[in-house]
Amino acid sequence: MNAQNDTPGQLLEAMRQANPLVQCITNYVAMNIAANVMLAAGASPAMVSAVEEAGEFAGIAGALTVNIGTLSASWIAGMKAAAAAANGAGKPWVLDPVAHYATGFRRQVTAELLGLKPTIIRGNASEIMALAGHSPRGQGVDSGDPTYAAEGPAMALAQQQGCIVAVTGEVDFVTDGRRTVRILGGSPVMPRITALGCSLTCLVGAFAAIRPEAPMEATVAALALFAAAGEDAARTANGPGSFQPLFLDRLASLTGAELDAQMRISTL
Ligand SMILES: Nc1ncnc2c1ncn2[C@@H]1O[C@H](COP(=O)(O)OP(=O)(O)O)[C@@H](O)[C@H]1O
Ligand SMILES: Cc1ncsc1CCOP(=O)(O)O
Ligand SMILES: [Mg+2]
Repeated sequence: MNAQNDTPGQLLEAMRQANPLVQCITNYVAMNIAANVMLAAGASPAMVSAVEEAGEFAGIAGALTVNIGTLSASWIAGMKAAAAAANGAGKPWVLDPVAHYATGFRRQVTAELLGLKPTIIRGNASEIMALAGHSPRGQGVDSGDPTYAAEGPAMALAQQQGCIVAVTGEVDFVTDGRRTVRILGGSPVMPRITALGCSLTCLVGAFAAIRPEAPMEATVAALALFAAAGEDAARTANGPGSFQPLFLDRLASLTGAELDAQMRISTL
């Protein structure tokens, strides 16, 4: 099968079939919801971050995701060991640079992680703009910029890093520096639930694990699944609280055919 020709729905079915093991080094806020998102969608998450085992585990897992949300000194060595081991084993790895522009500590660690050449970077618009050298209007972990403002910076960052860049928000945008895709869907309630972006980063890892040769298509499939499940869950949710279980249920119940029929993706 040619991964470039697979639809997001076909990739969803293939991901569920493979049930890929994904090493998720994510923050304390995200760990529980991210693991539940992964299990609901059909992947197998493992939150393994200690330096004593992170590199070894990256050799076992199909993909690695690294998120700097609740960064402290003890996390950094594990992140670097895992990223280096993933590179050495030819496994894709995804960077989520949460609030990287907020402090000098985060900026420094993010620069070091970028040096380890992530396969995919996924962030909100403010995070991607700041990574590309633009001034963000976000605060802390929350974006204050629209996706369209981050499209040019995302393309420049993808070219500079030689990787896939995904910007999420009201509209999602994915680029390899040359090709670009926009994904519509989701719900305005999604940024009002903590760590959904972090969870999406882990899910990008699940799709990348089954299509390491096609990380752009893998990223689009993960974002399309979130967009469709989020849109559906929001239809009956009464707010952020009731949205969460409905969203997990829809991540689990959406079929590949339903995803392909519902998704709104435009290739520019
Ligand atoms: N206003 C919005 N309308 C629809 N979907 C949204 C909106 N804001 C965020 N999302 C969705 O929420 C998910 C998390 O993205 P985002 O909030 O940008 O990440 P982060 O939590 O890292 O800031 C993505 O699937 C994104 O498409
Ligand atoms: C609230 C918070 N604080 C540190 S990490 C984190 C979670 C951020 O999650 P997301 O980037 O998905 O909004
Ligand atoms: Mg985030």
